Amino acid sequence: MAEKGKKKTTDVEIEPEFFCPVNELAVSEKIKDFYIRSGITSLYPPQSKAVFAGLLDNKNVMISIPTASGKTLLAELAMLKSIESGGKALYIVPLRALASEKFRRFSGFSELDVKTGISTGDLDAADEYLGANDIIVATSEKVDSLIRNETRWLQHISVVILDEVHLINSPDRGPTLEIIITKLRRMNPDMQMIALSATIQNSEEVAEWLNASHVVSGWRPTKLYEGVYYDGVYKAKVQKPAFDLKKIAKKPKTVKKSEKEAGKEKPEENTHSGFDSENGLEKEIKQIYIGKVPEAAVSLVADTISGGGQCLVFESSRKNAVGFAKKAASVIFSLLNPAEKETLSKIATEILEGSDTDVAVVLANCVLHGAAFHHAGLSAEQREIVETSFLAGKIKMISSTPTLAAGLNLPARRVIIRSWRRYDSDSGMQPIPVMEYKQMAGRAGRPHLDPYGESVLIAAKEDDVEMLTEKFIEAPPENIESKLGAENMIRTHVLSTIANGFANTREELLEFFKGTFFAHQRGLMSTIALSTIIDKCLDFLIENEMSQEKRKNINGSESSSSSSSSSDLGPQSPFQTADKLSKSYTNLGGRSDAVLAPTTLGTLVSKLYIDPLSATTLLDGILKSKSCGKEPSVIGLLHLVCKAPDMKLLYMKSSDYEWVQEFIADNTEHFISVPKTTNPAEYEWFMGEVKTAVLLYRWISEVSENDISKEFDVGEGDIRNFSETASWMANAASRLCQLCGFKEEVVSLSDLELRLQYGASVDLLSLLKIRGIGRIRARKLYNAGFKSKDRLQKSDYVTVAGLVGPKVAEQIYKEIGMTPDPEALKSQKSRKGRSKSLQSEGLPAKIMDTDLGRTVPASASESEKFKTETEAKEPKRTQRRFDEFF
Ligand SMILES: Nc1ncnc2c1ncn2[C@@H]1O[C@H](COP(=O)(O)OP(=O)(O)OP(=O)(O)O)[C@@H](O)[C@H]1O
Repeated sequence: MAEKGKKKTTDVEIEPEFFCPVNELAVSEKIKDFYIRSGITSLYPPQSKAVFAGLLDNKNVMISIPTASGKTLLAELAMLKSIESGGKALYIVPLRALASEKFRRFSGFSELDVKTGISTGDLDAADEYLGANDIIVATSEKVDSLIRNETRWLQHISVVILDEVHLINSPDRGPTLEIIITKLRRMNPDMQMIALSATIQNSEEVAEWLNASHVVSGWRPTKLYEGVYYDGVYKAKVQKPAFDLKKIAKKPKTVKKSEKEAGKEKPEENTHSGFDSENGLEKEIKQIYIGKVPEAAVSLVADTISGGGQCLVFESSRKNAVGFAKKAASVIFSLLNPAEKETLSKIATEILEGSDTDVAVVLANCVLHGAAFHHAGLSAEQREIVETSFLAGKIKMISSTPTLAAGLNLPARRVIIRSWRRYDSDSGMQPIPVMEYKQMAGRAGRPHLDPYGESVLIAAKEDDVEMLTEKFIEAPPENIESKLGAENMIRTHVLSTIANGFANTREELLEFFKGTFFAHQRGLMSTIALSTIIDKCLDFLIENEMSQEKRKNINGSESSSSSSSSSDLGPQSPFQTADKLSKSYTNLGGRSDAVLAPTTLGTLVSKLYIDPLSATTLLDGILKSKSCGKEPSVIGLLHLVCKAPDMKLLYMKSSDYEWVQEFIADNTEHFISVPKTTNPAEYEWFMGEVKTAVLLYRWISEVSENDISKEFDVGEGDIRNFSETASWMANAASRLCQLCGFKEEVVSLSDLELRLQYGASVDLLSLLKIRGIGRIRARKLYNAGFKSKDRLQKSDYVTVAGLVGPKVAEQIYKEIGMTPDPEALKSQKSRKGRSKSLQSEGLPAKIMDTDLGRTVPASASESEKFKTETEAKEPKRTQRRFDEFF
């Protein structure tokens, strides 16, 4: 067992079939009872291994075990044990969707008097109120921002769970994950760290970095067959055979009960025809023809559903995911019974009630047939409906982009990886990484949800069968590699490291970065690379007045080496050195004669959680427009927001060039700066910024989400993502202007922030400031003459309730300090009851398949006619001219 401070990690070896009984664990009786009552009476062998490695003894443990082998339970035990001893747990996940899933699960600990909170809100808030919880679930970005905002409860964290730690390998998320791990370790060296990962090749390296015991295992509770389908035959292997649960003496007895409670009877294991539990299986699949050709994936889906299972199909793009759901829909529908069809029609109605976009209509249509698609372009509500309906066994198949591969516990008997290549802008179509394949395959056969799992790769020709087997099924997953070594990744972390007092000199900065996985992995070589990048970042920060380097003179006084003078910005310049920051965080103390300190600007930028380059871009833009003596227009500000590197941009398609160029030509005077066309790369980038700014303009002009979706070929989820990030940038710009004393800009940017948040025109601003009023309700109230809070205060309750519904009306009245007349309240409630019962049937008579431009019957009998082969037509683009936007 490894102890903290010891360099060498230990790979824990115990009897492979040891199922540690829960009642022998070193936790309280209360915790043991809790699990035994829920049907978990013994730990799986890899879990037992982790306990032996010190999981319950406050030891750091790196756990690299297969998908579905119960990593979450290990995290739970470590957290509950630590909380029992008066500690607090932080559970770090890569995605918001996973945070919600874990939050829901851990909320069940209220039975044990353990409180759980979730921190996914604004990235510049300290969320001190969450300190009242015992477990806090947060994404890595949120934890980074909490550290920057010096959230006090972080110092009381006794155990940190690093879920999906292999994402250190991700170019987007990895660097932040590494940095927060490094910071948390410095803040509290006694903190226990539990790192959870799928099987990766170099997990030992991560364990060494974390000074952790290394638990590695190939054991899986349900058998996972991994194979290839070709020409009507599926041939599969069992990579690492699971133990036969029936043969194991300490098999949990109550498992079946929990399965029944979940509405699932567990079929007998290995009764499926064609199984050869020793060597894998070979199975003929009935081929289904679409037109004159057999459709492999549709045949596999139909085969799974006929056998009582559900299917996940992974596609390489959103378009393919939607296309396959449509293609498989009618076949799936033919396998459903009337009760299932009835249930599905209710789910389809729910989707349509939440949104009227074309995407929602296509999704509802697919769901009506038992199929669904899932990608980041769907709204959070749509994704949730799809996931929960699949989990409940109602939707039979989801075709998804890889978004579903990470960590969600879904009941897929069979996973079909339809596209094993993905487009890469540098190198064209490339095979997906083995690690990603394993994550996808691992969604199949989840304990308690399915008796076994099958993953299927589809071979286009006979030769591909061997190639796919070697490339994916038999191949070891890749090593994970730190992605921290780039200037644009480190810049923001150099600033926050100085701003939070983790380093006060260049040497200390280097020392800090030597604690990262990047340095651990690269060894001595990293020192040179890191010091060069750190110097570059520091030069940038000093030049842009976010940090100062003060040299101590012989007499002890300080002289600043900040390259530009704060007086450049006029008399009310905010850029003075910040007061000494509270040293609540670890401070190594100066070792050099040159002391680094953040300026007020640097401190603000760090807390705002924006890239320092975004800050300079926003400030430069504002200063430039000020120097021209005119206030920037809304489209000018939107473009500025899109220029910030934190903002994700829309891609330019070949059909975009003409209208974007025309738009730029018509509106040149509104842009704060326009690059020269002689610099094609820069101009191309500029066009992407303009295209994105135009989308945002449409959004804040109350253009419907459906129209925006069609016009820009994006999903509702994308519109929300763009508007959310733009709103965050507008907020950052407004706070920067506040610091500079630019009052007019503060007002216009704050208004823009609110408009972006809600997708609303300027006339709705007054109403949007009242809690409970969004863009639709604000528009209804505005059009009825209630244009402001004052006007609402003079309204009569019945009229307002008639417009927004009694519940919201009540809430609005509370917000504006009014009390509705009790008689009016009563009459409204009875009216609502009546209308609800009239609508209770819920099933729309017809829903439009707008992709096909024709109506699809919602009634079960006619639905087989639903055909899906047509591609979406190129949306007719309205010409964007100046008048349309201002
Ligand atoms: N010892 C156990 N006995 C019975 N069921 C268990 C045990 N441990 C975990 N489970 C159940 O196994 C299922 C899979 O667990 P979990 O989701 O934690 O796996 P995982 O290793 O995190 O998977 P992945 O990496 O694929 O997300 C859950 O339903 C969980 O409740």
